[in-house]
Amino acid sequence: MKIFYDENIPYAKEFFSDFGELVPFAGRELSAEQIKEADVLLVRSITKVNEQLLHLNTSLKFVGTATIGFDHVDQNYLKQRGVVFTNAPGCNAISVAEYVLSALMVMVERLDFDLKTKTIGIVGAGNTGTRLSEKLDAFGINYLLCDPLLEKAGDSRTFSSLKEILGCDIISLHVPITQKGDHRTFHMFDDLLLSELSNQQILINSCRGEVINNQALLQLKKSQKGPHIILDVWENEPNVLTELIPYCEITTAHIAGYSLEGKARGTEMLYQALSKLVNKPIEKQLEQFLPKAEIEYGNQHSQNELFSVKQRVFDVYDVRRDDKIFREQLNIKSFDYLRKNYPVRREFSALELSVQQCWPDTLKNLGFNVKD
Ligand SMILES: NC(=O)c1ccc[n+]([C@@H]2O[C@H](COP(=O)([O-])OP(=O)(O)OC[C@H]3O[C@@H](n4cnc5c(N)ncnc54)[C@H](O)[C@@H]3O)[C@@H](O)[C@H]2O)c1
Ligand SMILES: O=C(O)[C@H](O)[C@H](O)COP(=O)(O)O
Repeated sequence: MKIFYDENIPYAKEFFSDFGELVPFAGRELSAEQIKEADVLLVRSITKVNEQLLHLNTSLKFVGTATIGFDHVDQNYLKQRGVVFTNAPGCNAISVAEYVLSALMVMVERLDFDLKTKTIGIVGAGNTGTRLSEKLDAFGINYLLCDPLLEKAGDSRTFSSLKEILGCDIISLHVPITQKGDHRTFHMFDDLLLSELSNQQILINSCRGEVINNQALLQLKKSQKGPHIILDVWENEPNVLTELIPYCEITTAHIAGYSLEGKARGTEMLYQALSKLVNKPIEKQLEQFLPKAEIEYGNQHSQNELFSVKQRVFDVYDVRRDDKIFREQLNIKSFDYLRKNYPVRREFSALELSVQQCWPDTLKNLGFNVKD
């Protein structure tokens, strides 16, 4: 079996070497000629999987994307060809939720407000929106959920309208990109909707760049209006609207989901799906490959819950590291380079904390590994 895999899929060799011959490729450069003999294709979001890529191939049986999003895959075409397809739902949802939490802590420091007095509007209550809401619950922060599709499907949670979300202090976007239908998300935040937001609000986009009209956002910010902006994702990646960067509080290179655990979970999910397809027993698990985390644990403790949690969050992940890299290096290195060479980042669960430390229950509920 010939398995072609994106070179940016971690632990691909460890998981797939028993299946056959492994051939790595650069995600944006893959050609139809190159993969004409592939039996299995493992991609990330930057490879467009469609007829144009696959028309020379007659042997393909399985396509997997080690990502949550699958807007880069023409599923109808794969179905017609009888090729099995899977994505990795939820693989990096914790990572995205921790990115948002870290960004919120930065904004707490910068704007000096009490997070517990704020309400966060979560648009899209699927895997990432839900993980975020769980962390907000753990910390006692108010939030509203907006997801008309889940609401219609009978999800038992309480939902709010987009209009209600627009009144929240902080808005965090967690929807897939969709081009049509009643709930399409392409340019969901267009000039009209953006102009309804005040300069007291914070808007966070860590889902897909095209959910916000970036040009409209730039014009609004240029006129010194609009909310504080945190952008991990951009329209037209990798060619981002660099003019927008100085108007944002935090900017990163589509890495919200790039914790080591998040990326590696994606690989593990594809391994499980392929094993099932070829009737191979599941013999490998992610934990075998993940290194022990080397996280320097700060010694600031406080009876103040917000202060304590902020320190522990920054011990594991301070999004300012990635914002700095992005601002300083985007002109020198490419967007894709910054993503491919992303420094190791772990999830809260990688930090072992003693129960003796302040606010152990809050930290445990937030996902830290609190040992009795
Ligand atoms: N920045 C990153 O690194 C990163 C990481 C993971 C996922 N993502 C992106 O985030 C998206 C969401 O991820 P997920 O795992 O939560 O996906 P998901 O499919 O589990 O959840 C998405 C939710 O959005 C809802 N939705 C769709 N249209 C909506 C609308 N108009 N208004 C409100 N809700 C709507 C859906 O009903 C669904 O419940 C992914 O599709 C992917 O594009 C980005
Ligand atoms: O959809 C996803 O899972 C995320 O956007 C993910 O972080 C994409 O990563 P990429 O495939 O672009 O490396």
